[in-house]
Amino acid sequence: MLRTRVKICGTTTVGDALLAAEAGADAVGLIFAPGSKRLISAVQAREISLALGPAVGRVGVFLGQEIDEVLRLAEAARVSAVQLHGPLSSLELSQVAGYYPVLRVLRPQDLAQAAHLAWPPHVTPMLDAPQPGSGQSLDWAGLAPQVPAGIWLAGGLGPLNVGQAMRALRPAGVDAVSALELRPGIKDPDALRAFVAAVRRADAELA
Ligand SMILES: O=C(O)c1ccccc1N[C@@H]1O[C@H](COP(=O)(O)O)[C@@H](O)[C@H]1O
Repeated sequence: MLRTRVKICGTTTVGDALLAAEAGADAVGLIFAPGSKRLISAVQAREISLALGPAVGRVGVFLGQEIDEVLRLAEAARVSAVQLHGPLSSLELSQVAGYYPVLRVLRPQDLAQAAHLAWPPHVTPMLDAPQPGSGQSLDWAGLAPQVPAGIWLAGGLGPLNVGQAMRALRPAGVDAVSALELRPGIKDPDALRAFVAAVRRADAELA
């Protein structure tokens, strides 16, 4: 059966990371983007990475940062993958992908141009809303003709709409933050568990 990967982003505490793991998440997101309401230090992130053990992914999230900074923070935090938002040359993308698997974030307006790109090895595209972490959702059905197979999906996903998004786009992975919080950086355990359960229900339905 198809098993859509689930990433719980904006995790800032060991307790919330373990909650995500226990709920069945495949990965947590650790946000290093300057100005984010869920910003975490490399030291806090490393604590989470070590506490999660070997089986749960830790994705470092970056926006518009220099490659040297991305690699330095990723190493210090012991992440297992990175997620890159913002402008980036194909050379820079390949450089980072030489060290970490990359989720390369595209906005809806990038899809047409991205259709002509050959992704470097170890890069997976991810579709997100223009303002990452804002809880804004996308017109999934309208975007479907432009969305390549194997893409990951973010943008306003939560327990109540992730099934609809999965039916429209069949993403390989889904990612959420705003809809799973009590307040920025602090998870709502009920919403988090309901999100993972909704993904698994949709997987079973789409099998
Ligand atoms: O959440 C943030 O603060 C953030 C800041 C900078 C880059 C990415 C950020 N989060 C990413 O936003 C999407 C989904 O957010 P939402 O569910 O719509 O609130 C996800 O990819 C996060 O990794």
